[in-house]
Amino acid sequence: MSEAAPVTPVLTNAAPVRMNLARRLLKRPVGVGAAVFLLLIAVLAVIGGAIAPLDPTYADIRAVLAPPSAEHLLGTDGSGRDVWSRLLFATQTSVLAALLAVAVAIVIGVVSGLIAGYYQGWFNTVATWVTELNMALPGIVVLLAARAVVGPSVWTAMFIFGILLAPSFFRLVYAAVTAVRGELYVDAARVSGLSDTRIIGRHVLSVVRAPIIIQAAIIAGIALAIQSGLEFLGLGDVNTPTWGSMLTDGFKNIARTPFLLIWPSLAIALTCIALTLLANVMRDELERTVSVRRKRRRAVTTATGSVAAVTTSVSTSGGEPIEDPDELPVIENQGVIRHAEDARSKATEKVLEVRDLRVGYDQPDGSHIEVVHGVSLDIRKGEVHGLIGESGSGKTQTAFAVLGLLPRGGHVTGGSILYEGTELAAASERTYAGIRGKRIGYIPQEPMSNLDPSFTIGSQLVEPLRKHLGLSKKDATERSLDLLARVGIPQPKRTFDAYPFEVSGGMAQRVLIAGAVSTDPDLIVADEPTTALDVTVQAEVLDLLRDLQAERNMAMLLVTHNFGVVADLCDRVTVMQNGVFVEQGPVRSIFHQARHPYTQALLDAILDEGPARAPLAAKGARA
Ligand SMILES: Nc1ncnc2c1ncn2[C@@H]1O[C@H](COP(=O)(O)OP(=O)(O)OP(=O)(O)O)[C@@H](O)[C@H]1O
Ligand code: NI
Repeated sequence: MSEAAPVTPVLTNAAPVRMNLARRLLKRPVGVGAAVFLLLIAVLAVIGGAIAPLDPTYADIRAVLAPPSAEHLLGTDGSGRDVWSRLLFATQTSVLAALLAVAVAIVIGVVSGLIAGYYQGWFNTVATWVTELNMALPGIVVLLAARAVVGPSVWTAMFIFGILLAPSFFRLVYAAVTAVRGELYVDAARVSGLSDTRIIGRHVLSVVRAPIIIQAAIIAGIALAIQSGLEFLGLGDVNTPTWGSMLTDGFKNIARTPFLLIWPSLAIALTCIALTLLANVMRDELERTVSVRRKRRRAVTTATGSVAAVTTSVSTSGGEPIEDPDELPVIENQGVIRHAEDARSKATEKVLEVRDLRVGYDQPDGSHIEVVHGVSLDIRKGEVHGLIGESGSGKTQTAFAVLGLLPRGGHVTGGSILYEGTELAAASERTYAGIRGKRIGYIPQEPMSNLDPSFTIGSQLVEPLRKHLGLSKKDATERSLDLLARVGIPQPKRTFDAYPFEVSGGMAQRVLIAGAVSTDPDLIVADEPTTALDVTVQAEVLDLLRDLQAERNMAMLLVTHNFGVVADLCDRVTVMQNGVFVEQGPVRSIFHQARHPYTQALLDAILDEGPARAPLAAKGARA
C-alpha cells in the first residue's frame, strides 16, 4: 500500500465534519430562531426582577382588570396587580424552577449513569433497580403527595420532578458509557496510563455531552409544562408569580379580559416549542456528523485494504484459526519442553518473570473457566520473546494478564508476574497506573480501533507524555513530532494534526508504535502487531519494530501466529497450545530441534517446500 499518498483524498473533506455543533446550528434558521428566543427568555429571567416597574404582589384595588395604559403596560389582573411586572417575575421563577428540575435530573442521572456504566458491579445493580422503581412511580401522584407533606412550593415540586426525570439521563449515559467502554481505544487509554476520571472525562463525556444537552432541552420543556399544569390546576403557591399561576388568574377572568390569558400562554407555549425545536435541530446535526464520520472511516479502511486483513478484535476471543485445529496434534499437558539457554542470555538481568500464571473467567452462571493453565516465562533486558500458537490458545490472555488488561470477568487466578521487582499479578489499578503505558508499552493488533476517533493523533501522543514524564505541552509536542518522524511518517506535522480516520492502517500502527516507545519503556508487549495490516506494510512495520527495539534495547513480548516473524525478530520463543506452554527456548535451538509435535507441525507449515504438516504421528492418536 502506498504509505505516502493515502491521506490526501480524505483530508480535503475532513474539516466540516469537525466543525462544532454550535456553529452548525447557526446555519439552520429554525435553530437560530429558537436559540435567539430562548436567549431572550434567559435574559428576561436574569434581569426581570430588576426591570419590573412594580412589585409583583402590589395590588391596586382601584384598578382591577385595568386595560393596558402607560402606568400598567399590559394592564392589571383580577387583583389589580401589574401584569407586566408579574410576567417578568414569573419568567424568573418559572425558568429557574424548570432549570432546577433539569439540574437535579442531570446531576443524579449522569453521575449514576457514568458510575454504573463504567464500573458496572453492585452499583450498577442498585442503580438500575432504583431507576426502574423510579420509573414505575406515577409522577403526578408523587408530586401531589409531596405537596400535601411540604406544602405548595414550585421549588420543591420541581426538585422532586427532577428526581423523577433522572432515569432518562441515567439510561442515556449508561447506554453510551457501556458502548464506549467496550471500544478498544478506551483500553488503549488505560494502557497509556490515564486514570479512570481522566478517561471518563475525555472519552466518555465527550461522547455523551451532546445527547445530554439535547435531552436537557427536552426535559426543560417538559418541566415547564408540568410546572404550569400543576399551578393551573391550583396546586401551586398562589403568592409566587409564575407563568402557571398567571394562567390561572387569566382563566378566572377569561370572560372579562381574555388578554390576561394570552401572555402566560404565549410564554409557556413559545418557550416549550423553542426548546423542542432546538433539541430537534441539534439532534439532526449530530446524527449527520456521526453518519458522515462513519462513512468516511469506512472509506479509509477500505482504501487501505486493511478491512480484509482485520481478524478478531483483541478484546474478543476466537476468530479465524490459522490452521484447522483438527489437523493439528493435540497433546495432553506433559509439561513444557525447555531448551537449554545460551550463556549470554543467562547473564542478562530479567525484566519480566512470569511464574505459573493462571487466568480464568467468571461465567454468567457463576462457574469459572480457566483459559491459561499455569505458564512461566522470563524476558531479559533487550530480549525479544515470541509467543506463538494457534488461535484461542491463550496468547492474548497471557499478554493481557501482564498488562493488567483482562476484559471484564477475567482474573489472574494464580501465579506471579514480576516486572522489574514489582508484583503485578492481582496488582491494583494504582500500581498499574505507574507502570502500564510508562514502563511497559503496548502495541495492539488493530491500530484503527485503538485510536480515539474524536481526538487528533497529536493529542493522543502528547497526553501520555505529559502525564507520565511531566513534560510541558511544548516539549511533549516536540518529542511526539520527533517520534513520528522516527517511525517513518513522511509528514509528521500533518499526521500530528490529523484525526485517526484520516490516516491509513499502516500509518496508524506506526503512530501507536511511536506512542508505545515514547516513554522509553523497558518492555513492549505487542499483540500480533501486523495482523491487521496490508501484507506489503507488514514487513515495513516489522522492520521498524526491530530497529526500534535494537536502538532502545527494549525487551519485547511479541504475540504472533507466524513463525516467520519469530525467526525474523525473536531471540527466544514460547509455543503455546490450549492454555499451556508446550515448548520454550532460544529461537535457533527450537528451529533446529523442535521436539514437541505441535511445534514441529507449526514449523513444517512455514517451510515452502515439502508437504505442510505432512506425516503426523500424533494425528491418529487423537481420534
Ligand atoms: N471474555 C472471555 N470469557 C471467557 N473466555 C474467554 C474470554 N476471552 C477469551 N477467552 C478464552 O480464552 C482462550 C484464549 O483466548 P486468547 O484470546 O488468549 O487466544 P489467542 O491465542 O490470543 O488467539 P488469537 O490468535 O485468535 O488471538 C480462548 O479459548 C477463549 O475462548
Ligand atoms: Ni490473540
